[in-house]
Amino acid sequence: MAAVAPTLARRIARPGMLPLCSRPQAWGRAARQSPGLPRAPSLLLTQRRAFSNNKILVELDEGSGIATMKLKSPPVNSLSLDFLTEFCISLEKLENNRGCRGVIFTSAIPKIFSSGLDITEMCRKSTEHYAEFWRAVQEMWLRVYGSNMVTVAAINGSSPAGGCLLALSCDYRIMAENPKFSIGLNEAQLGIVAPFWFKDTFVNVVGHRVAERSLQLGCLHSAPEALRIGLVDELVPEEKLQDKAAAVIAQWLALPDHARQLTKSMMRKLVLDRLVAHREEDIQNFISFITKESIQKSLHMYMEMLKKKKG
Ligand SMILES: CC/C=C\C/C=C\CCCC/C=C/C(=O)SCCNC(=O)CCNC(=O)[C@H](O)C(C)(C)COP(=O)(O)OP(=O)(O)OC[C@H]1O[C@@H](n2cnc3c(N)ncnc32)[C@H](O)[C@@H]1OP(=O)(O)O
Repeated sequence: MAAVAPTLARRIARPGMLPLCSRPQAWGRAARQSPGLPRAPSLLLTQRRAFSNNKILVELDEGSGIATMKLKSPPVNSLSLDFLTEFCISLEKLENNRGCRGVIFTSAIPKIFSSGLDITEMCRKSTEHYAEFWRAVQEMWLRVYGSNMVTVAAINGSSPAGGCLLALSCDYRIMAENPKFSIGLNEAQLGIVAPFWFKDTFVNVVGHRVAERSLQLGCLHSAPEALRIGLVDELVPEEKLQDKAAAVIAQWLALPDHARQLTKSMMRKLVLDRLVAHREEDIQNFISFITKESIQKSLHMYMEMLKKKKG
């Protein structure tokens, strides 16, 4: 982890300090640059700027204003505390860059978009650690779901639980049309429960009935099924995924920013405000839940099952 990251991890975690997400985001923030005419990003002769940390590669095409955040944390892009901290730092840099108007989230790891929350962060750790970890999970969601930028998930691999949440938090989801790739909020299969803001985000995408059934059964949906239930917006061949994502963002950016941003804020505000108002309570709920012996046993058995499947 880069030297700066532990400090930022503490900054996200320390209850006395302003969390990163206390800055106004999709609600109450000035509009970004005027969009001008829609332009195909690939036709532009523009400069690309790249920066990276240990776990995320970021490339910004300054002509189109579209950035790509590539998740690169082998073996499976699990969302550890370090990963989440670096993710939020990278996203904040883009949010603060007025030239950046859209972000594509994708993976640099073949066949895996993200394996979700890092289960080891939830096993036999201290209360302080659980609080820090859960605050970082909240921060990721608040930042992505509340972003003023156009966000597209280019899902080039499997994406269970927290990985699915990241995709669900975007404005649009495009998945590689490989039936072996799956996506869903499978928490129930681990013997744990998706918190209310995971559930709300899911309901807002697929509707109540589909979400209820899928959550109760802890379903992981194959790519074609994910399209059928509206969990993803379209499937494309894997080699076309990045171009398609850039084309979709360009289309969304053709609209006046203020109108799109205010509409996004109107659609998402209730759900965002609910977590912002109950953030500390949500952390305490997480701690009470995760420290139960029965839950620790379930997680342990699940990790053992993953290992057995391998060997
Ligand atoms: C009332 C309620 C109140 C409050 C709420 C309270 C609490 C709970 C909320 C918690 C919400 C949780 C959200 C989550 O995201 S939980 C994580 C769910 N993720 C999964 O189920 C995915 C598990 N992994 C897989 O299915 C496969 O690994 C995957 C991603 C399909 C890749 O398969 P493959 O390529 O074959 O790779 P391996 O399985 O061999 O894995 C390689 C290596 O990685 C380890 N690993 C995989 N996933 C995770 C993970 N999520 N966290 C940590 N480690 C992971 C795996 O064990 C292997 O390790 P090894 O050491 O054996 O190499």
